[in-house]
Amino acid sequence: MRRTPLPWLGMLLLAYLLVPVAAFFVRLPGTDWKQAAAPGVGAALWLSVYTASIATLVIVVLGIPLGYLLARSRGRFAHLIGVAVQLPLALPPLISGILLIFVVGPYTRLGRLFGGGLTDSVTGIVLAQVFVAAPFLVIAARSAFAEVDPAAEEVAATLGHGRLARFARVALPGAAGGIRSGVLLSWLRAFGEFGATVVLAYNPNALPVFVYVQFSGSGLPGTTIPVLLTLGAALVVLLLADRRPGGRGLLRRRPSVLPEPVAPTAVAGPLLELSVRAHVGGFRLDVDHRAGARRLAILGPSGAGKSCTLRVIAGLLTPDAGHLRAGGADLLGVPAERRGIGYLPQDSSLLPRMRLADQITFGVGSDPAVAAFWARRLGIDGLLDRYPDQLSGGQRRRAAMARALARQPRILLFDEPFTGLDTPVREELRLLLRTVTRETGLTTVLVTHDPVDAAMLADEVVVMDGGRVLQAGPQREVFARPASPAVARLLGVRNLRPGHVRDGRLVDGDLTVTLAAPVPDGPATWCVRPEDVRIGVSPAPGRAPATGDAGYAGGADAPAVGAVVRDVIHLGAIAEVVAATPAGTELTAHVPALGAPAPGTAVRLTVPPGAVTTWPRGT
Ligand SMILES: Nc1ncnc2c1ncn2[C@@H]1O[C@H](COP(=O)(O)OP(=O)(O)OP(=O)(O)O)[C@@H](O)[C@H]1O
Repeated sequence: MRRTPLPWLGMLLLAYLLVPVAAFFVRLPGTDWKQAAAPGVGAALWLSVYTASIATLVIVVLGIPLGYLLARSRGRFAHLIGVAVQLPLALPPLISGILLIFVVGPYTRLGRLFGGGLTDSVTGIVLAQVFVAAPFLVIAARSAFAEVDPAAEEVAATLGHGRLARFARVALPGAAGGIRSGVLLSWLRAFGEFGATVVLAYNPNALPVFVYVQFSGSGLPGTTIPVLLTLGAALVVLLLADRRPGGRGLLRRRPSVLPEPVAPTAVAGPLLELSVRAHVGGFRLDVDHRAGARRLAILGPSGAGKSCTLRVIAGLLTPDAGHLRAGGADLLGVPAERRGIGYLPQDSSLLPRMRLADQITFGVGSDPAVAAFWARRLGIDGLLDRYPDQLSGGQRRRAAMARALARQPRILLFDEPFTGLDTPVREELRLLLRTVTRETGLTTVLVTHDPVDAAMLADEVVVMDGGRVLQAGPQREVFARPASPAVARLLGVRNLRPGHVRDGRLVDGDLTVTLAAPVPDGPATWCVRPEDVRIGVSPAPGRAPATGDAGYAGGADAPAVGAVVRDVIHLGAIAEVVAATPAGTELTAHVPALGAPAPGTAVRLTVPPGAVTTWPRGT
């Protein structure tokens, strides 16, 4: 490896930082302790510890909420406040002291109100310390709160926790490590504060002022003990501040026990009626749907507005106008914590420092016996003592589900519940969810971009794009008759092709299908599902069969067209066969895997008229 000067440069600075401390300790054995023990050092040390502790207490009470607000606020104003909070760090402490004189000095209103007691007093020392030390905690708290996933607080809201409880039980524990460092550093800064203190409160002497007075009077010997004490305090505080957070306590905790499982009382979820308009940033949501079934899926591409719709239902996004009814009762005026709606966001948002047993009983009004029922039903009852980072992705989803179900909600919302899971886990969880949603009678709304999820977990489908509903209705109907090519595309319909309708017949290259119902002439988009395309091997392999040779593959009702197999994809029991006609019309057909033709085989394709859907081009 080529040598670079970088380590040497770094080492030089490190030496410059440490050598003065080392030099102090080298000289320490030769200290004349009689001369060093200047009278008043104990009182000065006590005063500094005392005032720094009071100042830190004030900073904690006011600075943690400010750090939280800054972490959760957006926009220019919040940014400006964030910069302003750091001002005391940028100013020389002497200047900070002078600025404080303008507010608490003896001739100001405040100063007169307190009879001049805000300067040259213990209060003055505390005021100076708060001013210079507060930014350390506010900055640390803001960064620590910014690391706490806001989705965890939102979920806590849907679990019945009000604002203060969310702050105390979700945000504060999540940010505890960073806040602890901020508190310790603030204390240290307050303890060592000199510049602002000499201006605002020269008397009585806190330790740094005492050291200065000693140094001015008798030189270095009188400073030995204060320096020693200050170095000791700094070392202890820095070591405490650097301790890694996230420890789970030295004491072994007792195993979690839940009561005997009790099945929840059966409920019939309400039917939802949604008509809302909302703005989220520059995005406009305009959704209308009156559900005719309890199990609903919202399907659409990324950015369609699916999650926003779900958040409106959960009470986490307030629309500009409209209404939201559940079984006739209006929900829009009800805050999230009182809607009684279970909400599972894209990630499971479990709380990092909580064991599974506590997670699933975290909701307000959760019934531990019902939580135990769901833990068993969802197969996580053996993991009650685990923390979220000791669970797999699938187990975390199950835990989040049990947590929501333990409150016995009547409505349960799932936002992409299978994202990021391996295929077998996904399949297993999907089947479990299908069983649970069918047996509970709950109203469920599933957000997904996967048509298979919608087919398995919903009786009714709402297809969305661009913040609007493109089509809604019973799942089978929507899948069988997409209202437009866009919907067909979102439903994953294969064989979506351009064609032409002429005299009641669809023409696409050399494929002609007589349509079952009359359709206006003109350019069209058409589709047929792969499972409806029939395929048969040509009687004379290698010879391109004649177009329109009726009846070979599909029976007498539909004409067949010759084609050659381009590709075959085996998907377990079925195979996907891609075949193209001589004119280039390419269709995909699903056939039993056993007996699927090999690539290059000449085949005949039949498209039954009843299986074709057409739309005038441009819809
Ligand atoms: N907090 C926000 N601020 C600004 N824009 C937002 C915010 N949340 C969502 N959006 C925008 O609203 C639109 C819809 O977002 P939404 O999360 O509802 O989409 P989605 O259909 O759920 O997509 P995905 O499947 O990717 O989650 C997107 O364009 C997104 O960028």
